[in-house]
Amino acid sequence: MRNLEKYEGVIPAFYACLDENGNVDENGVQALTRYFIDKGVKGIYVNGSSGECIYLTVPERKKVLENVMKANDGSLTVIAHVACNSTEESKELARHAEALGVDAIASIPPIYFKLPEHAIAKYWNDISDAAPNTDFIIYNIPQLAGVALTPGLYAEMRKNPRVIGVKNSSMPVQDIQMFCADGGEDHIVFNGPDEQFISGRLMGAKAGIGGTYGVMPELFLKMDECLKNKDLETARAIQYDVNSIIYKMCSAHGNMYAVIKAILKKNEGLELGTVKAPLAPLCEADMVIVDEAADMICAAKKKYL
Ligand SMILES: CC(=O)N[C@H](C=O)[C@@H](O)[C@H](O)[C@H](O)CO
Ligand SMILES: CC(=O)C(=O)O
Repeated sequence: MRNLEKYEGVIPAFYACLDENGNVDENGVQALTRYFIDKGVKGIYVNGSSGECIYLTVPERKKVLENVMKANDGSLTVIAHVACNSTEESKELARHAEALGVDAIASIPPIYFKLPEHAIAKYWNDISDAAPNTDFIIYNIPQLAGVALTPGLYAEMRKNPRVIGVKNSSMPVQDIQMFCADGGEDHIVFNGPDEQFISGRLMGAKAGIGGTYGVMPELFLKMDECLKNKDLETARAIQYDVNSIIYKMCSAHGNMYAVIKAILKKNEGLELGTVKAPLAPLCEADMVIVDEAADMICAAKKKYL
């Protein structure tokens, strides 16, 4: 039986840290890594959706991971998302991630063409073969990727002993039950949608990986603690407040990650720049939303911590 304890708990998605010219900023990456160490989260998920992976070049993604690994003192479990649409580039990132000593790599399916399952399995296994000593996590996000992980494809993938589980970002929490049942004790399921963190956990996800954890890690850690103590009422109250914060952050003209980075600057003094084109940066009017969301986060922390 595998020991998957290092993956259990709260795993924020890491953000693309940029300088004023929109290039990956080594200092920003290292500062954000130290911030997560200080907050006491279990690990980080680097270069995923929230890391704007789809809009970063291969060298930029390498630079992010290299600086994460430089700043990590070993206390954070590191999962590197390595998928690009091309198998070759994904393999290059997988090799690079293994050489840097990450705990696991993860991958979405190939996007745009709706490929048959045998082609998706081949893509994932080719990537995994490029990091033969590293755990592999399947990233299921059908609403964005255009294809869903089916029980049949998951069964096929579990023939690869490096596959340790699924990061499930589909909206039905029921899917989490299905992947937990299919994978059994030797595999792990990560909750994807932050808006249903507690529901996913109750359905069997032993961990969560999320795009909004980073702007309010304390609130997710507190929900995690409430779940452990079976204090479901408080867990639900926090979840409701967290969801109001997420809706607020999604209401700007600019992209949610631009809002998040502006909040991290205001609340935590982190300089992470804006977002990569074609994601929209903030406009002047968005600053009201940034201020409101930042205040909501402070208020919720005061209420529950
Ligand atoms: C679709 C998407 O990006 N999902 C992320 C990962 O599962 C979530 O963490 C969201 O960022 C979060 O739930 C906010 O909507
Ligand atoms: C969890 C998430 O949002 C990501 O893939 O970065």
